Amino acid sequence: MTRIGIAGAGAFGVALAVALAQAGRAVTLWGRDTAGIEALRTRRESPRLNGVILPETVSVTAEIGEMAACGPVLLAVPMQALSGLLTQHGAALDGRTLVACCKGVDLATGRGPSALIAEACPGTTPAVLTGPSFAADIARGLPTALTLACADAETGARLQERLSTPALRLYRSLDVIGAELGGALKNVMAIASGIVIGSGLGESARAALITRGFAEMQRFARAYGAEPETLAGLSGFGDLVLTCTSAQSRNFRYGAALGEGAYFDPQITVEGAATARAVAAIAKARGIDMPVTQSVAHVIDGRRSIQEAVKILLSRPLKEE
Ligand SMILES: NC(=O)C1=CN([C@@H]2O[C@H](COP(=O)(O)OP(=O)(O)OC[C@H]3O[C@@H](n4cnc5c(N)ncnc54)[C@H](OP(=O)(O)O)[C@@H]3O)[C@@H](O)[C@H]2O)C=CC1
Ligand SMILES: O=C(CO)COP(=O)(O)O
Repeated sequence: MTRIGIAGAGAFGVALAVALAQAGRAVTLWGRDTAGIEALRTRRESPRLNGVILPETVSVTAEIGEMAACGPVLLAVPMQALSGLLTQHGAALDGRTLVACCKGVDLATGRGPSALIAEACPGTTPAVLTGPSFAADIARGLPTALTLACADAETGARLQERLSTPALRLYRSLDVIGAELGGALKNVMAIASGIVIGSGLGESARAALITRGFAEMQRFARAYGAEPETLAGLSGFGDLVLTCTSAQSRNFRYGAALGEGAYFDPQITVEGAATARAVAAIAKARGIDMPVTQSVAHVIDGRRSIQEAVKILLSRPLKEE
C-alpha cells in the first residue's frame, strides 16, 4: 500500500492523518519539533486539536528522511513557513508528489505554494488540496468536500483516489492557480467579515462584503489566468462562505477581535494577514482594483482605523454591479 506522508503536525496535518488512517491508509506524520513530536507519539493527542485521538496506525516522526518512503507528501504548514520548509528539506522531498495544503501568498516573493514547490523541487509535479474544511470537522469524520488541483491529469486522478475517504470527498481540477488563489484570498475576506461583525456593522453589511469580496477575488484570479468556474467552486466560493460566516475560523475571529478592539493571541495562525499585505502590494503594482484587500492591509498595519476604512469603502463612486 502506498504510504501517505504529511509534513507539518499542526491542526490540519493531524486532522488529515486521522481521516486518512481511519480510512485504512498508511500514514506517516512528520513535525519539526522533536519534543512535541515525542509527546504526540506517546499521548496520541495534539494540543492544537483537543479531544482528537491520533490512531495508533499513524507513524509519527521528527525525521524528515522518513518522507522518502511515502508516495504523496502533503505539506500542511502555514504559507509563510513553506519557503523555509522547502529550503531546509527540499532535497529530501524532491521526487515525491507534493501536495500543498496551505492557503496564502508568500509575502517575500508574492508567489503561491505551487510556484514555491516547483522552484524548490523541480522533480515534482505540485498539487494543491484546498477548500472548505475545518480541521476539527475532518478529524471528527464529518462530511467534507475539497478541491484537489493538479496540472497533470493523471497525477491528479491518482491523488484524488488516494486521498478521498468515505467522508472526505475530493473534486479534481486542472486549475492549480485558481484553486490556490481562492484559498488564499478567502482568508483576507474572512478577516474583513470578522471586522464587520466585530465592529457591529451588521449581517447585511457582511453579506455585501462577502459578495463584493468575491467579485474582488475573481478579478485578481482572472489576472493570473484562473478559470472563473474554479473561483465559483469549493476552493473559492465554498471556502469564502465557510470562513466568512463561522467563528471556528481563526481569520474570522482575528477580524472580529480587531472590530471589538479585543486582544488576539499572536501565536494563532492567521493566514489572511500576511496574504492581505502580499496581495495588496501586487494589486497596487499591477493596477488591479482590490478595495477590500487594501482596506484589510491598511487596518491590520494600523495605517487606517476601521472607521476610516469603512468610510472610504462607502464613498467609492457608485457603479454597475
Ligand atoms: N486548521 C484548519 O482548520 C485548516 C487549515 N488549513 C491550512 O493548513 C495550513 C496549516 O494550518 P494549521 O495546521 O491549522 O496551523 P497550526 O498553527 O495548527 O500548525 C502549524 C504547524 O506548522 C508547523 N510549522 C511551522 N513552521 C514550520 C516549518 N518551517 N517547518 C516545519 N513545520 C512548521 C508548526 O510547527 P511548530 O508546532 O513546531 O510551530 C505547526 O505544527 C494553513 O495554511 C491553513 O490555512 C486548511 C484547511 C483547514
Ligand atoms: O481554511 C479553513 C477552512 O477551510 C480554516 O480557516 P481558518 O484558518 O480561518 O481557521
